[in-house]
Amino acid sequence: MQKQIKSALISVFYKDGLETLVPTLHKLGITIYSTGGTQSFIEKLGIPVIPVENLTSYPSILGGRVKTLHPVVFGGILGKRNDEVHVAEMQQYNIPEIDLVIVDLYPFEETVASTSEESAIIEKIDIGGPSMIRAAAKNFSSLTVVAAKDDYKKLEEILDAQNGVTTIEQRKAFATKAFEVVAHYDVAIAHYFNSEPNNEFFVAVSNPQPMRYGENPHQKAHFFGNLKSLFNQLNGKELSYNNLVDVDAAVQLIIDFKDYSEAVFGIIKHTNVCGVAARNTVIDAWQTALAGDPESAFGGVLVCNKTIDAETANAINEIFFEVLIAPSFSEEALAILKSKKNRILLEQQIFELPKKQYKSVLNGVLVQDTDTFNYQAWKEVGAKESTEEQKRDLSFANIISKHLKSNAIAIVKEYQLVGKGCGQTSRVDALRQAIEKAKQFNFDLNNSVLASDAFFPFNDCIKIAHQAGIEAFIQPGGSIRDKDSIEYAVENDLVMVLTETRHFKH
Ligand SMILES: NC(=O)c1ncn([C@@H]2O[C@H](COP(=O)(O)O)[C@@H](O)[C@H]2O)c1NC=O
Repeated sequence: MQKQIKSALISVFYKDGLETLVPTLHKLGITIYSTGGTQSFIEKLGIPVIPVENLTSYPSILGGRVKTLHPVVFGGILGKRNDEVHVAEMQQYNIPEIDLVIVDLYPFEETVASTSEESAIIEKIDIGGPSMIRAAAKNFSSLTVVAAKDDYKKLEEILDAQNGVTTIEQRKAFATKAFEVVAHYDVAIAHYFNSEPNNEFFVAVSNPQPMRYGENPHQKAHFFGNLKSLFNQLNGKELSYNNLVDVDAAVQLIIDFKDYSEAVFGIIKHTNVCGVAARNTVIDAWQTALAGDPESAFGGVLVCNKTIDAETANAINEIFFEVLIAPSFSEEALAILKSKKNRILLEQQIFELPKKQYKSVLNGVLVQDTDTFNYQAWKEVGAKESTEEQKRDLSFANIISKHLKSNAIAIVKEYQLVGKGCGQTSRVDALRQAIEKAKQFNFDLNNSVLASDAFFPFNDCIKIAHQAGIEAFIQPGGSIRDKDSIEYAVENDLVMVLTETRHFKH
């Protein structure tokens, strides 16, 4: 729905930017209403402007605390243009339609930063401005709202290009921004009144759930989120902070295997994968994943992409674990697993990861796109092309390396994680750890494959791995010394795949 702008109400704290915007409005024949200071500024530009007092029949009172807060102003903003009753009432009370609202709020945050005088800060809590912004944004089907100076240019371009007309999509986009502006403004005010560190976060996100404690018993903790939409909890105690962190890692892992027709079982400890296997049956996948590192699995978080059956439930029942996540459980399996009342059983209902990931650092929050894909290239640069079996294991290992803390190395043989090194400060150490792990459980590394979450800076890793029996490698590449590792692979009849996709996890 297109709307021709015929009238505008402008009330801005900082006047700069109006010198180009207001002439554009005037050129388009738009009637301009304005509050005191803004009105003087516009008059100085030589452009006709009607004082808002002419609409309200009141002067600005109480030191400016009340100037636009009046039914004629809010009626002109909120009245529905396509509602007969609204239109009739607007006529009855002489309320003019306002088609455009431009507001720049009192600079609350700037004032807090520049003074500690409470009365000065309180005066900079804008009341009329946010009210007009909210009202205009609510009625975006009829009018346009500009709630930030950095949007003047955008408005000017639209009005110029469309001869004073705005589309519903454009008005909705301005309204979206307007609600964000007032939300941010109110969060800043709430934070000022309760200056606990990170209080902004608490007021900005709804429904904080207190947890028993954080990573350790002496740390208080909250969870902001809605688990009910992700899981159906079938058994067990309330999820702890550490449980949630590991459940997150487990779900991220299993979602990466969503294209696998085989049963995949993963075992997570402290966010790292310590066992994972793909097999034709769920019981086989479980037993093979566990065999990869039976020692670390104790107290872990387990995840599977298939229904848990009774046979698997009986096998799992033999070990101590914290959480088991699966898309479904057979009735018999559930009865077996519920034998321990604290054991957490989650029926998974989330099969796509959220698009963004958040992490707190210092006094801020980092936001990044979720690492949703596994590799963007598959370049065979070794002595020979990988066989079908190697391709299968290489891509399996590549996914696992993505779910280990950097520096990470995953060694896989026949769809089973047989050795992993993670969280190491050097890649060689991660590799040594992975080989040691494999030896600890007597895996023969001949014909195994290796994935590295980031490039090999030197050819030392490939040499050590080759000596241990590993014959195929997958890594992103991108080191200035890539050729050293590639040359070694070529000279020693090894397979090497470059993915051009790094998977750091810090
Ligand atoms: N109280 C009111 O009715 C009211 N209406 C608009 N304002 C604010 O007054 C400022 C503009 O005032 P002036 O045009 O007088 O400089 C804007 O920042 C606007 O957000 C108000 N001020 C505070 O709430």
